[in-house]
Amino acid sequence: MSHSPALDFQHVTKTYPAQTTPALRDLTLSVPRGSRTGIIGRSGAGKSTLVRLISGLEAPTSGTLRVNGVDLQALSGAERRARQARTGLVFQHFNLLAGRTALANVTLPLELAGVPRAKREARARELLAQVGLADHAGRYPAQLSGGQRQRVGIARALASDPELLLADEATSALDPETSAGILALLADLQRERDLTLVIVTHQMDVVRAACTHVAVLDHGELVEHGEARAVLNAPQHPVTRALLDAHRPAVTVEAGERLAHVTLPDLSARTLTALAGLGARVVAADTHAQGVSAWLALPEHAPDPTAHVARTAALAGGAR
Ligand SMILES: Nc1ncnc2c1ncn2[C@@H]1O[C@H](COP(=O)(O)OP(=O)(O)OP(=O)(O)O)[C@@H](O)[C@H]1O
Repeated sequence: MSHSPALDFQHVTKTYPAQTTPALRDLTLSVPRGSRTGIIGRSGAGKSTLVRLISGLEAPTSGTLRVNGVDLQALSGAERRARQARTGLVFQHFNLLAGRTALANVTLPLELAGVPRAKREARARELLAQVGLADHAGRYPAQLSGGQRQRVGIARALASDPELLLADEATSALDPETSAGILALLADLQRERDLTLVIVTHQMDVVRAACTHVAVLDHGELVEHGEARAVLNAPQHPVTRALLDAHRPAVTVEAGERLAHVTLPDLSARTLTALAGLGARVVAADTHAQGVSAWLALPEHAPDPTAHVARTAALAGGAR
């Protein structure tokens, strides 16, 4: 069982009562343990339905879903609730209780699990420190910024020591800078705790900033999936391309040029010189934990710019 995927969907179909069209159709998908997987799709693609299935709030109409090797539907009510607690949920609108302090919001799941007060408070303080809020334990949600509220939400999701952290549009309500901080925090926590992170989003930027793998849904069907880098660099499905194009910068390229999205190691003079050697220029760039996400304008038939930058760096390294 230890080698089973974090999520194993086998021909999962979900049709809501009184509906004729399934919200998810014949979904077969495996999410590797220890991955940071983005599940992306446009409105109505079936993302929320997927979240409800993973968190056990809904059951598949047909097919099976195993979460860390366990089919929730095969369990009794009490066993299922115990398993559900092993999935931490992070919500778009944080879902904090307004009348409780940050600390009391984080202790809540531990309280429900019957953990004694002193122990749960110590644990909650530890978690608040991990999300950078050691000094905010006594504040109420109204006294926190959006990003801080989401950090409390993340600390609460970690309280029951989950194997899987499921973030549902966790950064959609935040400005770009705050979002970047939250995504970096989620990625760090995933690495430190060796858990599986599933990020449900409609924004390709989120996948680019934080994910190792991606699955693209459209109209309830899986249309493309794989390692994030491969899918982002060479999207195969028109829906994936459309999601990528949503972030295409509004610049006009010259005749004989095209726009391309690349991930660069940095924006150093060496990188820029290597790009210039191809006739490529950076028209938009965004720095994040895994490098620089950049849009280039480059000659129509220029070779692969990322390979060229890597080769130039290797040559410079060899000459040192
Ligand atoms: N409780 C429900 N009862 C009936 N139909 C539903 C229910 N929830 C969702 N649907 C339908 O299932 C389909 C998928 O919806 P879902 O909410 O999963 O998509 P989504 O990708 O999360 O969309 P959004 O990004 O807009 O929230 C839609 O056609 C929707 O109308």
